[in-house]
Amino acid sequence: MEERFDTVVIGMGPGGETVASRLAAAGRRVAVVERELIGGECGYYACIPSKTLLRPPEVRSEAAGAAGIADPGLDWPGIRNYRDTMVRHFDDSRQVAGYEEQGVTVVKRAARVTGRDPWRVEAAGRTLVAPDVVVATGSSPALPPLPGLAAVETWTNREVTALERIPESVAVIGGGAVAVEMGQFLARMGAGVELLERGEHLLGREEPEVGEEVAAALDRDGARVRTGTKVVKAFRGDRGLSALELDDGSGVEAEVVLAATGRTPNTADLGLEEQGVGVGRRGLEVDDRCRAAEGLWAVGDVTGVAALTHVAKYQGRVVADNLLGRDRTADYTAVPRVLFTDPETAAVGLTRRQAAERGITTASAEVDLPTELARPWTYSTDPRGRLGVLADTERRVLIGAWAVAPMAGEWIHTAALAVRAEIPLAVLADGIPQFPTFNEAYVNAVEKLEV
Ligand SMILES: Cc1cc2nc3c(=O)[nH]c(=O)nc-3n(C[C@H](O)[C@H](O)[C@H](O)COP(=O)(O)OP(=O)(O)OC[C@H]3O[C@@H](n4cnc5c(N)ncnc54)[C@H](O)[C@@H]3O)c2cc1C
Ligand SMILES: NC(=O)c1ccc[n+]([C@@H]2O[C@H](COP(=O)([O-])OP(=O)(O)OC[C@H]3O[C@@H](n4cnc5c(N)ncnc54)[C@H](O)[C@@H]3O)[C@@H](O)[C@H]2O)c1
Repeated sequence: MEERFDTVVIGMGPGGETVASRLAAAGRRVAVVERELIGGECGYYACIPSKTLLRPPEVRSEAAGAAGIADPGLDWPGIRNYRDTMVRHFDDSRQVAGYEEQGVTVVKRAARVTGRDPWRVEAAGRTLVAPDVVVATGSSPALPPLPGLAAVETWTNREVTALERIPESVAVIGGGAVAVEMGQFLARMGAGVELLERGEHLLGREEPEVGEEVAAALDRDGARVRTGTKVVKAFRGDRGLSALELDDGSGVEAEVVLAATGRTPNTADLGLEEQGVGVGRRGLEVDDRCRAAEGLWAVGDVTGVAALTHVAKYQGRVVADNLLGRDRTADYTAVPRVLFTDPETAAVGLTRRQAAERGITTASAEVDLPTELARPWTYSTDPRGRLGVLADTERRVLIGAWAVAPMAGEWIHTAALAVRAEIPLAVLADGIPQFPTFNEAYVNAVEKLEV
């Protein structure tokens, strides 16, 4: 039997949830299909557990830098139990009930698209028919093609965020977002950690200064960072440990190998190609309204735009508006990119290299926060932090910024707004930021720009 809806949403991570809840609130007939847990990778194996785990060691380190505070101890069972609460003990029954109360049909099984005009989605033996389908199926870890990897204890984001015990030692393949966040967490919890990044810098898509600052922070926490290194094979070592051989002939042994080498969009088995919808290596390509084909929309990691929850949610708002008759296009000029390391790394807009590739004439400036501001000193007896800004000298606006400093993930939003709203440099320089805050650094940085 066919069941008819206005919209079927496949995948209920943050992207799918945003679309479904907005359409349901507007009175549309909505069906959602989720093969695992409502809340998606973000809620159970990514953002939520990782940020929950990172916070206690961060508080401890902040306390160490504040005058007159005795060293607070870390209590792993307490940390683990709160992580378990935050991931709802892997139980989404309240979320299912919540959507059903709003009149949404919830199907907990894998979905497959089996027809179009109108779209037909099959799941759990049911056929859901709608003029519009939203694909919000997220992404999965992309394992490196490494001979022998299956023979060693290999973790991905799933195992590392759900860990029950801190391993003795971890070899992390990769030097991106997951590697630096979870590498720092593990090192701070007492594991021996070694990061193996093939690129020249950690966080290679950011300004090199960001990677350098994060490498220094990891070094302070006792983690070893090797860049420009290639892992050539994995094997079980003599003492039963996981062993990796590197291209310079050296080796690394660890209890666990953490593969943190990027993501693959979840498009396999969706049946899209059979319906004439092309799927690329980066995912399901969408236009600026997040439309992949007539009546077929996509949001989140599966689009390959940026593997970030706030981008998935933003695209969800864009799609919901379009489906509700409010024409809306997406603008990605000012997406914040924050890593919850200690200190936090934050960036927005273009890097110098990206600006040069686009032929933009730029000026950049940097502020060493403890040299120029009071806040780093009132915050910590061992103050650190840098802010960099990048301006378009013709348009006289900011086009990018980066910071590695306490709470940078909060105050990078000043730059995000400036980039998106094209606030003139003269207005930024004329700002009156509260004293003493980290936000004061923007006035110093903009005043230094040679424009
Ligand atoms: C360790 C880690 C930490 C992260 N931390 C952050 C962070 O702090 N901030 C941030 O912005 N981003 C973070 N991210 C990225 C963030 O997790 C993703 O960008 C986000 O989850 C994407 O949301 P989504 O809705 O596209 O997909 P997902 O959250 O991946 O959800 C997709 C859902 O679709 C379901 N699904 C897939 N295929 C089917 C099918 N055929 N049928 C039915 N259901 C299906 C899946 O089961 C899943 O529940 C982190 C990622 C990792 C790995
Ligand atoms: N705070 C956050 O917002 C946050 C936190 C974690 C993850 N994320 C998202 O999740 C995505 C996935 O994270 P990730 O860390 O898995 O991917 P990533 O793309 O951030 O980093 C992968 C890194 O692995 C390296 N690499 C790839 N293959 C390698 C190999 N064989 N040997 C050595 N190095 C190799 C790459 O050069 C790159 O530096 C991120 O891009 C980010 O969008 C966001």
